[in-house]
Amino acid sequence: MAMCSTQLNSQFLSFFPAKPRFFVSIKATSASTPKDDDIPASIGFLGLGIMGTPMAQNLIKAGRDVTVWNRTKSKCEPLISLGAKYKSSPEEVAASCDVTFAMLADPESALDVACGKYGAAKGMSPGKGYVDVSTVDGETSKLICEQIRATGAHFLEAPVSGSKKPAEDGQLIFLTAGDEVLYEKVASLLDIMGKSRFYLGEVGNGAAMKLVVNMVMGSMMASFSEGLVLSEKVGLDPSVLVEVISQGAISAPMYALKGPSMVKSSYPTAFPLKHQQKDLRLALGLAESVSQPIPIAAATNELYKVAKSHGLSDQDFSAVIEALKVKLQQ
Ligand SMILES: NC(=O)C1=CN([C@@H]2O[C@H](COP(=O)(O)OP(=O)(O)OC[C@H]3O[C@@H](n4cnc5c(N)ncnc54)[C@H](OP(=O)(O)O)[C@@H]3O)[C@@H](O)[C@H]2O)C=CC1
Ligand SMILES: O=CC(=O)O
Repeated sequence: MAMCSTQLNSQFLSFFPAKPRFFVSIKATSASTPKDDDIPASIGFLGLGIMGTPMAQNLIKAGRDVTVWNRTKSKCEPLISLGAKYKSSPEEVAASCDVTFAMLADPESALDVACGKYGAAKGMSPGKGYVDVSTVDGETSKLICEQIRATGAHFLEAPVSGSKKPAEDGQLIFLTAGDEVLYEKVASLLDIMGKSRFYLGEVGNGAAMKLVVNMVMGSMMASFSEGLVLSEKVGLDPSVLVEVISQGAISAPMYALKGPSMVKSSYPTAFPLKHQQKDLRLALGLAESVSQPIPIAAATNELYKVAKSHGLSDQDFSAVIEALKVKLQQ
């Protein structure tokens, strides 16, 4: 039903009209877009890596008042050139902004930037909001939420589906959960950075949705990689396999996008392999928490670990194919 409604391109979809538990909004909604007065005037952005940089850039280009911080300060320079302000700690950013976004590498860095010594929580107070768009596990998200809410501020987890190019194009998919009042308040900002946003209820649900999606993505990429190396080993042209797959029922934008460069053993980084392995590891933890077997994801995780051990952590996650080539040579 949800998909049908989305395909009908409703402006605002509520699956449980009487008592909404989760809903999806497509860009440029009217029903959930706050009045101008409610839109945060000043926005903080912590974490300017592959994703954070274009996301913050889009906010600046849309005319928003943005203050940035990044552990490696040099990555702030291009944004400062575009008009961003700079503060020297997450605490100072949070103290000077109405709403602060964070796009960090993993649970450890997300926790440290939010709750560490000069962390964002120290700068939070009633009326402010913290939106964590990093991919972390639900437990980490709940810990951050507790610390933020303890200051009287609101918290929203909002991991994103979509990679470097969707981030540049403002086409991300936000998987949000937490304080609905904050979700409403930042809706227009999410719409600058993304093409759709899901509100999924309690903190942990956004993280869980993101981990499930990336578990599927990691396995799809591993399976595709096996297909490419096997086709070549039996004398087929892997480029033709990419074309055959693109025309059939298992076609996927990801295969069409990554396939041609994988055939050339080229892996320009959009989604670092180390982050895909982190997401598989976290998905395994999620499955463990409810005693759900996910054997394909478990095997896939091992393959990404092999790829990491071969120095491919910072390559694109499609470089996982190299782990299969290494095995074949042994
Ligand atoms: N790339 C992608 O396609 C997508 C990524 N994601 C998720 O988004 C998040 C960010 O990804 P991405 O931008 O690609 O990652 P990057 O590795 O490019 O950037 C990571 C960011 O985290 C910061 N960071 C890392 N460790 C610490 C620390 N200990 N303390 C403070 N800051 C730290 C880095 O700072 P510094 O510059 O100093 O290293 C950098 O700003 C990850 O959770 C990832 O899984 C989600 C969707 C797509
Ligand atoms: O997390 C990665 C993505 O492409 O989404």
